[in-house]
Amino acid sequence: MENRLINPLERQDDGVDSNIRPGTLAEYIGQPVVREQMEVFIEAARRRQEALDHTLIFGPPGLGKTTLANIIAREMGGNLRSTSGPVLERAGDLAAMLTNLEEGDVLFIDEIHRLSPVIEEILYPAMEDFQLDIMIGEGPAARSIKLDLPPFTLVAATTRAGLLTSPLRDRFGIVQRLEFYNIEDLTTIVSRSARLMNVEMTAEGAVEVARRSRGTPRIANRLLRRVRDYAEVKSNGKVTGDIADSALDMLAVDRRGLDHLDRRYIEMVHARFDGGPAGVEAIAAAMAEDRGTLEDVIEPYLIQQGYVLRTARGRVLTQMAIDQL
Ligand SMILES: Nc1ncnc2c1ncn2[C@@H]1O[C@H](COP(=O)(O)OP(=O)(O)OP(=O)(O)O)[C@@H](O)[C@H]1O
Ligand SMILES: [Mg+2]
Repeated sequence: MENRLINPLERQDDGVDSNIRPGTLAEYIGQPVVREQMEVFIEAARRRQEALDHTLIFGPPGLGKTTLANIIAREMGGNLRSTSGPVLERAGDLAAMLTNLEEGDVLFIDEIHRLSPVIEEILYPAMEDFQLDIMIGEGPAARSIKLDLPPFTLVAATTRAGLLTSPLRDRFGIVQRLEFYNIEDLTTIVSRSARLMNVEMTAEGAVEVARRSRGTPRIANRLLRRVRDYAEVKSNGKVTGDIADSALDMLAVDRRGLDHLDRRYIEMVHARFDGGPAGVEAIAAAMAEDRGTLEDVIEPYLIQQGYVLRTARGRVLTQMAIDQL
């Protein structure tokens, strides 16, 4: 059964999250490589008083892509204008956004892999030469107009980097890949969120929540809220290791933080393919999921955690995965 508590794709409570979402690079926990690089690139651009190079951020859901885009805008001192691939339907939609930009602004396009080819064509000269080049009107009355745009930074996010066309990809000067968070970093995130939410929590309580969060800050914060409810109702509000443990058991959160897709994947490869090797296409077909979701959302965590191996002949379950069943 689907447990939405641990579904990284479920963004519903990101809204209530605004006061715990980190606002500066210094508050952005984990991702040491990304943080160090962005510190340098941002500082350099600032000193030259130039717009930061266009930046592509990719990685599984809930790891902090939107958060990082917000931080970039803030650290660069520009406004953030947000939109997303599927929202930009017509050329005019993008043109309106571009012409509203001021120097140093960040245009954030989420789900950039879902951009239509027409929009993508408009983006190329905008990214490369800060030029807007569009056709207005139709038929004989149509004319093309060219406008200069102020220097801006395009920050784009995607869970599906493999779906980007190479001309688009090549136009990003900076490409950052977000990784799953280790328990230590997640523990820091949970403790910080607890502090900001005025939740009294022991170190053991934070570790317990971190451990079951599928390497994902979004899940960690969501579990923290539910554990807080439990501590308030069943105890004195203080989240200890024991309280967190009982709360998460009551909520039926998997002890290793696997979600239902992870478990279905493991069960499927075990039952239908005898533990593998199995081709990714065949597994996707058996699960009735698309291959991209498997490769970009489900498998990265299972591989990183050592449940699945990616071999030349296909995916293979490890003993650890079989022990899970
Ligand atoms: N490095 C971090 N340190 C602390 N908290 C973080 C960090 N990254 C993300 N978070 C928390 O996790 C939540 C989810 O992050 P965010 O919305 O940026 O994920 P996303 O990668 O954009 O996900 P999606 O692919 O669904 O758009 C944020 O609201 C924030 O509170
Ligand atoms: Mg996002």
